[in-house]
Amino acid sequence: MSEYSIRPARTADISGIHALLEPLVERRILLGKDLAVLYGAVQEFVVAEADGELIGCGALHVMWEDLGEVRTLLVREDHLHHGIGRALVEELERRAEDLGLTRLFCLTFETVFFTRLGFTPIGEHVVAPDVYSQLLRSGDAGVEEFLDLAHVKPNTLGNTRMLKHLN
Ligand SMILES: CC(=O)SCCNC(=O)CCNC(=O)[C@H](O)C(C)(C)COP(=O)(O)OP(=O)(O)OC[C@H]1O[C@@H](n2cnc3c(N)ncnc32)[C@H](O)[C@@H]1OP(=O)(O)O
Repeated sequence: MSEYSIRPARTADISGIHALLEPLVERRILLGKDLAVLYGAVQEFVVAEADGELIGCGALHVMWEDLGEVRTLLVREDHLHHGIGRALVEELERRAEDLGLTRLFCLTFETVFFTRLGFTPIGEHVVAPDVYSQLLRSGDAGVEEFLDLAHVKPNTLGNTRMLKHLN
């Protein structure tokens, strides 16, 4: 496999991220994101690049003072199982630690992958009731999935809620 690098996303990467995301959205593995939402979240993203092509991406979304979410993580099919997913998550963890976060959430079908990275399955309540009620106002689809609201449950069927405590 050719060398790859992990770097912060730039606006010119967004249409490529959108294209990588599309087949996974169709298979209901990842949540669909409009281009306008992706451009607005560009600073959340890191990308993996090889030979000038995008081969993966992942994002860190801050939810609360101590809590963030790994989201929109994917590696292009022809580059799977070469450690790129791990490298993307490790970079997002570094960002999380720099921001002062101590807990990282994810909602995923890829439980083996996330378990190897130190995430463990969790129950429903990982924030205090007052934080829960304030998060209800976020208007963010991913946060609504985190809160397990009834209207997003069809999107999250079969996914596992996982959490990692950062050092
Ligand atoms: C929070 C979210 O965004 S959830 C959505 C997660 N993304 C998806 O489901 C999209 C589809 N899946 C993917 O794009 C990829 O499978 C990813 C991103 C989950 C993993 O990417 P990869 O680059 O293949 O992972 P990577 O090669 O870094 O694997 C890391 C480790 O997990 C292991 N692993 C990866 N996938 C699997 C698997 N399906 N079964 C068992 N072990 C696995 C690897 O052997 C490796 O172990 P090691 O580091 O101890 O050697």
